[in-house]
Amino acid sequence: MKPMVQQAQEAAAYIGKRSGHRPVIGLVLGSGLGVLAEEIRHADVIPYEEIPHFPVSTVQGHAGQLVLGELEGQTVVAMQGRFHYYEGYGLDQVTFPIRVMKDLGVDRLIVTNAAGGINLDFGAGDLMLIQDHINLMFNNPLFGPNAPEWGVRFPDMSDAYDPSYRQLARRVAEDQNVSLREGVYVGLTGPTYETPAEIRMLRKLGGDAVGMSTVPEVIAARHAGIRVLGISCISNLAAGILDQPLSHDEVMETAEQVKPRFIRLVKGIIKDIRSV
Ligand SMILES: O=P(O)(O)O[C@@H]1C[C@H](O)[C@@H](CO)O1
Ligand SMILES: Nc1nc2[nH]cnc2c(=O)[nH]1
Repeated sequence: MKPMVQQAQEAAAYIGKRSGHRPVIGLVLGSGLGVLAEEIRHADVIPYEEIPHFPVSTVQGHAGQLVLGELEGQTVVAMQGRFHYYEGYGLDQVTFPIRVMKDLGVDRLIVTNAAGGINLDFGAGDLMLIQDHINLMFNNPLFGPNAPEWGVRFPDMSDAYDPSYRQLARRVAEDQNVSLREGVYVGLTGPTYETPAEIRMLRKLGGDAVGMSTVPEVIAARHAGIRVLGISCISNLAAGILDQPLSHDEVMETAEQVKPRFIRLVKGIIKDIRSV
C-alpha cells in the first residue's frame, strides 16, 4: 500500500473521531470564498494543523480548516482554504484532502476558485460554470506508481465536470435569476499572474478563465470516481485586458462583492445535487 493511501486513511480516521458527521458532498472553497463554510450548521471545525499528514494553508483568504456539518439538508465537508502548487507543496499533498474526503465517504465534489477572465465577454464579478479544464501545470498528481485502492492507471477525463451537475447548476442559476457564464478553466502553476502575451496565447488555446488551482484536485477526484462540479469567481480581468496591474487584494475584494450570489448559487446546487 502506498504511504499516501495509509496516511489518507489515518487522517480520515482522525476526522471520524473528531466529528460525528458522515459527509457525502465535498466543498473546496477558493480565495475569498471560504465564507460559504460559515453557512454550515452544527459545524465541527478542525484546523488543518491538527489533522495527521494534512498540509497547512499559507495564502491570505484561505482560513486553513476543515468544516463538517449540515448544509441545505446534506452532510458536507468543506475545505475552508486549499493548498496550491505554488506554495511549494507537491501535487500529491495538494490533492491529499480529496483522497481523505473519499475515505470519509464523499462521492460528489464542488470545487471553487478565483480566476482571471480571459474571455473578453467576461467581467470581474462574473461566476463561471467550468465546462472543462486545460492542465498547463506541467505536472500531474497521478505521477508515480498508481494506487489501485484509489483508481485506475489511466483515468478517463472526458466528462471531468459532470454534465448532469452542469445542467443542475444552469437550472439553479436560472431559477435564481443569476447570470452564470460557462467556459474552460486553464490551470497554471502561479504564483505570478500571467503576462499579456501569455493571456493572448491562452485565449488562442481556448481558455476562458485562468487560475492556479483546481486542476490537480479535479484529476484526483475523477481518479477516485468522485463526480465534480466546478465554479470560478472571475475576480479580475486577465493580464493585458485592462491597463492596470493585477493583485491578490483585487481578487479578495471581488470575492467579497460576489459573496451573496456565490453562496446562494452553491447552496441551491447542494440542495438538489443528490437528485442527479
Ligand atoms: O485558490 P484559488 O485558485 O481560488 O486562488 C486564486 C489563485 C491564487 O491562489 C490566488 C491569486 O490571487 O487566487
Ligand atoms: N493564474 C491566475 N490566477 C488567478 N486567480 C485570480 N485571478 C487570477 C489570474 O488573473 N491569473
